[in-house]
Order: sequence, then C-alpha cells, then structure tokens
Amino acid sequence: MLAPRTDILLVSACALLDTDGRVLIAKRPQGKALAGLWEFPGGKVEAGETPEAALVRELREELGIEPCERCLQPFAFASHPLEDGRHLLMPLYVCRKWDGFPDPREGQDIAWVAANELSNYPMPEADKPLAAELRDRWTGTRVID
Ligand SMILES: Nc1nc2c([nH]c(=O)n2[C@H]2C[C@H](O)[C@@H](COP(=O)(O)OP(=O)(O)OP(=O)(O)O)O2)c(=O)[nH]1
Repeated sequence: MLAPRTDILLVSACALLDTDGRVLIAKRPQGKALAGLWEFPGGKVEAGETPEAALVRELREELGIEPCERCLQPFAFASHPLEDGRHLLMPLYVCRKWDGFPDPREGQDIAWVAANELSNYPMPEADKPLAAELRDRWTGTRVID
C-alpha cells in the first residue's frame, strides 16, 4: 500500500553570529503562523531557487543585509510536522560575515542572544533541537535535557 502523500515545505533559515558569539533571532509578527515565537531569520524557498539563494533574498528583505552565499555554512536541519498537515524541512545555516547592519524591515522585533540563553526565548517546536545544537557548539558543553 502506498504511504499517504506528504507535502514538504522547504524553508531556509540562518543563525547570524556576531563576534561575541551571539545569535540573532526575530519575533514572528502578529498575523503569521506561530506569531509571537522567536525564530531564525529566513523563509520559504520559492520555485526555482536554491536554499542559499532564498536565504540571501530573505535576509535582504527582512533585515537589509547582504551575506555572500559562500559565507552560509550548513549547520543542521529541522524536519518537523506542521499543524496544517505539511512537513517542514528547514536547513539552518550559520553566517558570520555580511554587509550592512541588521535592521528589521518588516516590523519584527529582533534580539542578539547568547547561544546558552536561547532557551529563554519561546521558539517553534522545530527550532528547539537547533537552538540546543547551537548552544552545545558555542558553549562547548553538552547539556542533557
Ligand atoms: N524563517 C523561519 N521559519 C520557521 C522557523 N521555524 C519554523 O517552524 N518556521 C516555519 C514557520 C512557517 O511555517 C515557515 C516559514 O514561513 P514564513 O511565512 O515565515 O516564510 P516567508 O517569509 O517566505 O513568508 P510569506 O512570504 O509567506 O509571508 O517555517 C524559523 O526558525 N525560521
């Protein structure tokens, strides 16, 4: 028997890291799914785009910065069911170098947060293992949850 068909939602996201090892997160605005939760900047990969090109476009649109594609370092990914029946596949890149100063262009709140403080910010379920992985990588300790 064939397994039921699942639509995949491909979203590219990025952990921008500053020189102090803090990560930029953004609050999802009212009116969007998961409003009020903190997320990694990024968005849906459009037809014909690579995940990297989508991320460069989203970072430009959301934050007015210009990372170069080769500065996007693959870090981890989320694979998570969404409430609407689709399945989220979200590669998370790390980026430490970009042109410009991150300035929210879509009215979203942003915060620079130490990796070991990400757990103080409510995030979508899909992001929790990614935040834990960032914490482990950038604090050099592995915490058993
Ligand atoms: N950007 C981003 N999206 C996330 C994260 N975690 C998570 O579950 N998502 C989900 C929420 C949404 O279902 C989807 C991203 O969709 P979106 O609506 O923000 O994408 P977009 O910017 O292309 O949106 P739009 O053009 O439709 O407004 O991925 C995350 O850390 N970053």
